[in-house]
Amino acid sequence: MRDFDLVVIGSGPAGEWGAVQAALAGKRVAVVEREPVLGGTAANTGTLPSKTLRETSLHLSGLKARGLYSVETTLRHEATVSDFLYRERRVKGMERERIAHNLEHHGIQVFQGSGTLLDEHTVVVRRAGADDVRLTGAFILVATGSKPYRPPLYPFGDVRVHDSDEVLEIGQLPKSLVVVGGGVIGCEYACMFAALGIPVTLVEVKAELLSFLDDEFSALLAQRMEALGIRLRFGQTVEKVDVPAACEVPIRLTLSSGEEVSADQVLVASGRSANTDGLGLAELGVKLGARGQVEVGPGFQTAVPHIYAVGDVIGFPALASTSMDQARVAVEHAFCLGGPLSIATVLPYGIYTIPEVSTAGETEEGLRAKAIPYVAGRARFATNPRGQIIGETHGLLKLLFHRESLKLLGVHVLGEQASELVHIGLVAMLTGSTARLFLETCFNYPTLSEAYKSATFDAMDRLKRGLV
Ligand SMILES: Cc1cc2nc3c(=O)[nH]c(=O)nc-3n(C[C@H](O)[C@H](O)[C@H](O)COP(=O)(O)OP(=O)(O)OC[C@H]3O[C@@H](n4cnc5c(N)ncnc54)[C@H](O)[C@@H]3O)c2cc1C
Ligand SMILES: NC(=O)c1ccc[n+]([C@@H]2O[C@H](COP(=O)([O-])OP(=O)(O)OC[C@H]3O[C@@H](n4cnc5c(N)ncnc54)[C@H](O)[C@@H]3O)[C@@H](O)[C@H]2O)c1
Repeated sequence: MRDFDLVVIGSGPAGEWGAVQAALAGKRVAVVEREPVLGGTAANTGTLPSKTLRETSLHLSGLKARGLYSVETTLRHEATVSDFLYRERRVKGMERERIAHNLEHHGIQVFQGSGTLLDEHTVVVRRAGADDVRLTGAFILVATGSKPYRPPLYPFGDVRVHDSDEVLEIGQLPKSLVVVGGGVIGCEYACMFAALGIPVTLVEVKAELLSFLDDEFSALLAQRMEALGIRLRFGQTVEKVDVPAACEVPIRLTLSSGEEVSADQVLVASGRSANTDGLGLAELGVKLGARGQVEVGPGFQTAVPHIYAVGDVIGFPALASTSMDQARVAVEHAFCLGGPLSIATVLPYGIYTIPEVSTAGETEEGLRAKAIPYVAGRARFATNPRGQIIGETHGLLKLLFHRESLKLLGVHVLGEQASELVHIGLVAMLTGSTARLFLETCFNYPTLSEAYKSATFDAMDRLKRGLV
């Protein structure tokens, strides 16, 4: 008999929830984690730290109060790096404890060390200063996550040049910052630092931010980021970086347009690579993509049938939310537990910029490309009573309905609570609901959620007037 029914490599959201799902089904489970702390990118270097820093920067900057009380647009007080990082460290610590408790509660054995597959059923755990441990499992779940991609142009050893992991270890808040990459990480950090009053320039090679967003929302976000003071440079890359040894001399970056930008510090956020180096997967016949991502088939099974892979290590969409769900499905598939064998057909995206943006389902551009007839309805937070009370004047909710069946096809939100509000539309889409749901639902008043009803009225009005 093998030591375990399931050996999980990695303790991020994918590893944790895959392990728990299997343990709940009565399986014997081990988790191997190479770091001395549990929780992966989500708990330690990515999701939770960055979301906590966002709240900290909003708090320290007094940004939320500015519109409401006509407060001057200056910081409440000069933020120090320890002000900035204080809550982030607390939240991180609490999340690590929660995960340790969750695994222990479900009787899951944790092995600290770096896992490598020796054969299809054996993982060797290598530990600094201790003997290797060999674990055998009927199934292996690879949940080793990803790391920041480091373009060779940048001298990452320098204290003023960061990737998104190192930015959590900064010794001093930047006096000015260049962010390379207008993806989710670049946009979120650019907003946080700009909210603290730090001059930020963001360089993005594409012609827009976050190209997966509905165009209207990508443009609206760019407008709001500019209003926050961020200088956006689209369609450009950095061609040359000069980082003087003396920290008081600014870093000089030459853009592809020839423009020269100087900054105190640089944050590079131009994508991520899968953590598959040294795992031994390719040797066993598991296929890997260009940035090391594991190729999987239905049920997240690799080319080796009892090896599964989930989360960032398989690439897009690479979110904490989707990683956990993929793990649930992989465990269902491996042990034939009788549950669904694929994750939900519509997934939400929450982007914690300032303001937040969230989206689920189709964009207008996507519907046009597929020649699906639709009608859009909009509700602006400026005319929503709750929006007025909280001073949220730039928020927007847009709903996209099928023009004939009136089924909800897409929901897009920008503004306060966007990543929460999107769930109403998400559930409506997953249950195949139509405009009637929002017309006939009694919403609390005054709430931002009530914007669903206003946006639906707007769509119905546009239909009636033939404005589609
Ligand atoms: C700055 C930032 C902000 C983010 N914000 C959000 C957000 O707001 N919402 C959201 O949904 N997602 C967000 N994400 C993405 C999210 O963090 C990841 O999608 C998620 O952490 C992936 O989970 P995972 O379990 O696949 O991998 P990870 O969380 O990366 O965990 C993998 C674990 O495997 C371990 N490991 C690797 N190799 C080995 C080995 N050989 N042996 C043993 N252990 C190993 C690692 O040490 C790590 O602990 C963000 C990411 C970043 C970087
Ligand atoms: N709120 C969230 O859900 C959240 C937050 C942060 C990160 N994440 C996840 O983390 C992952 C990585 O995020 P990311 O932002 O690093 O990668 P990304 O791939 O999402 O974005 C990278 C951006 O950098 C640009 N770029 C690439 N090379 C460039 C260059 N040389 N010069 C200028 N621009 C360049 C790309 O065009 C792209 O827009 C994503 O998968 C994302 O889903 C999610």
